[in-house]
Amino acid sequence: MNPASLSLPAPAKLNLFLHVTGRRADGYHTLQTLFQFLDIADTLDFRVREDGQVLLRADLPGVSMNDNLVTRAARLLQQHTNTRLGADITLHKRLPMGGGLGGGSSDAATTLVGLNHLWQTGLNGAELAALGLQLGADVPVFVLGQAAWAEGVGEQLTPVELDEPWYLVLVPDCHVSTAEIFSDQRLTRDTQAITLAAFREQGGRNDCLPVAEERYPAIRNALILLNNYCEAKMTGTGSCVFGAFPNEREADKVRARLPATLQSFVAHGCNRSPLHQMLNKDA
Ligand SMILES: C[C@@](CO)(OP(=O)(O)O)[C@H](O)COP(=O)(O)OP(=O)(O)OC[C@H]1O[C@@H](n2ccc(N)nc2=O)[C@H](O)[C@@H]1O
Ligand SMILES: Nc1ncnc2c1ncn2[C@@H]1O[C@H](COP(=O)(O)OP(=O)(O)O)[C@@H](O)[C@H]1O
Repeated sequence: MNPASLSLPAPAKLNLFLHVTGRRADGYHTLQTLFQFLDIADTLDFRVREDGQVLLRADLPGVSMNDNLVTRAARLLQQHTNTRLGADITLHKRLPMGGGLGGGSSDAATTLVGLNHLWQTGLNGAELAALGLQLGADVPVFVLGQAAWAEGVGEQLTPVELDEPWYLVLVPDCHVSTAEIFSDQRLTRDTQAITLAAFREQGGRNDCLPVAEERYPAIRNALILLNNYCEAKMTGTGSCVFGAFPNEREADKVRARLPATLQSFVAHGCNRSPLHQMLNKDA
């Protein structure tokens, strides 16, 4: 029998590099990026309601229930499938907001995947990803649940197998809005497209970094600090800065040397999203 309730993770992502290759007529930027998941996540609890209402309990400063990507994802799935069911949803937020870790997009993806299961609405992964794209460019990769090479605005996804290092992630004390970075005049938008093979050989950079560190000294300081120990990178449009380590111990050792005032965490990189790991375990 189908369950009436579910509790599922909404993990973070990292952009291991991010090239901006152009701008479309609708203003969205074309990108090349590599997504990998982290084993740190928000948690979402879902319970089916028979009366069709979608009610969210979440404590997010500055985000109303109706604006929350969780509510918007649930209502979008409802409309698309004409289901008469609703849900009580509780969001336990752990991922920093505006940090380039994709928490909001991941919450939306977990809602689409979780409610599609609970409501038995029967959409396949491609249909859920297409719905998710209406909510944000990052949602499809969380629906897919596999580390991926991404093009287009992030929705053309090719699954990849990558090393799974441990990451030390610094969380500078600033909130970066994606739109603000993409609308900055100084952003370079003409990086030549590369292949995955070329990236594996030469690596890549984050084209949003010069703009983000110019606007936010806290990001620049975090990069300078982490560069003392490893190659420091920035995820997405910022603010979080990360470095890779061969094991948890090495990452923890560096973390212990950071100033106590700087928020940070250590997490394991994973090619399979913790959401999909959990769903497959229960299958
Ligand atoms: C840049 C990336 C890389 O992973 O990450 P974040 O740093 O936001 O996590 C994403 O593509 C972000 O995806 P997401 O956070 O879902 O962005 P959206 O809500 O779709 O877009 C917010 C705004 O950013 C701009 N935008 C976004 C994506 C894109 N490819 N080109 C853009 O120009 C648009 O102005 C858009 O209105
Ligand atoms: N469930 C949600 N979690 C986080 N942010 C959300 C959520 N719903 C809406 N938002 C809005 O989306 C913005 C971007 O959030 P987030 O995904 O955490 O950052 P980023 O795009 O940098 O990874 C937030 O500042 C907030 O205004």
